[in-house]
Amino acid sequence: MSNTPLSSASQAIVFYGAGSMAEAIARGLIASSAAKSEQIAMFNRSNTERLKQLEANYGVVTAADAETQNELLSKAEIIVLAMKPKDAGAAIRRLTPLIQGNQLIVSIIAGLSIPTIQSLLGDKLPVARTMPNTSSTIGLGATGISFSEEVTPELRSRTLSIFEAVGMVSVIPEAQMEILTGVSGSGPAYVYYMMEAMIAAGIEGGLSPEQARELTVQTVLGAASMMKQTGEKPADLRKAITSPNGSTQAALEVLDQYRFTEAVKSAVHRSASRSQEMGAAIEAELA
Ligand SMILES: NC(=O)C1=CN([C@@H]2O[C@H](COP(=O)(O)OP(=O)(O)OC[C@H]3O[C@@H](n4cnc5c(N)ncnc54)[C@H](OP(=O)(O)O)[C@@H]3O)[C@@H](O)[C@H]2O)C=CC1
Ligand SMILES: O=C(O)[C@@H]1CCC=N1
Repeated sequence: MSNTPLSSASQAIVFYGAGSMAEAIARGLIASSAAKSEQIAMFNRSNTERLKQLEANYGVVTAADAETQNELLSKAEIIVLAMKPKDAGAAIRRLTPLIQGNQLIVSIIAGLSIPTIQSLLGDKLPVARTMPNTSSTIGLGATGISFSEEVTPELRSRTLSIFEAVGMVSVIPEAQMEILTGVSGSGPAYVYYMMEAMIAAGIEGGLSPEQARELTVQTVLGAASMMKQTGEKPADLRKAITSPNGSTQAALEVLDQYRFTEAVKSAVHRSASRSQEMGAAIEAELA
């Protein structure tokens, strides 16, 4: 692992958890020059091979031993909580004695609330609760952020610059974080699910797998770009495709028979309520 002397290179941003979201954000930070690789540190629980890979690919600092990890956490300016909700309780317990009182805690953990973080790590600690999505990997993420009142304007703009490096950001009240999770945190999965079905139907109808994939990708990319570039309502764009008594109308009637709108809306709301449940489980574990 990295031999960077910590006393001379206090890492500005420490990712506590080195999984796919931590990698996506770190990569975006480096690519956009929002942070230098030597200002970014990350570690995980046990996967040292992955740490070596992250170091080789991005030049970030990593740490495999507990002592160095603790030193990284206590010296960090910004600590990003980037483990799965089921692992958050144990990780936060370990972090509690390492908090110096002036670090910014940035959580990307679904459901974990600002009051829960503050009750464990310090009532007056600045906290940013965020919900990014996987499209951050290619700089097209959508991230919701809520700040605790202790976050200074300078720390706010630091946090914004982290997530703006990987896409667009929406600052929202914390009460809206669950529904944002349902819309944009989980959202890419619903789109992929629909794409899987479109590709399967295309193949059933005789397209090659490559053709079906390419046509589906271009269709979703084009539809999203049309909406973004024209600023038109999706309903109007849909109506422009739907010729009276044509094939699109026939297709949409089938979707209506399967209660498409109700299914998607219920899915978004279920993601939101599941996020709340995961937050409550972390809170119960730490109580
Ligand atoms: N994936 C997504 O679409 C999104 C995920 N999120 C949130 O991001 C968080 C991370 O998700 P994701 O990146 O997908 O998860 P991953 O499973 O890819 O990564 C989790 C990381 O956390 C590490 N970890 C777990 N426990 C500890 C611990 N005690 N100490 C140090 N490291 C630990 C794991 O290490 P090891 O491998 O060694 O166990 C691993 O590196 C989740 O809370 C999720 O809710 C938010 C938005 C979107
Ligand atoms: O499924 C999850 O719990 C996380 C949160 C949003 C996307 N992935």
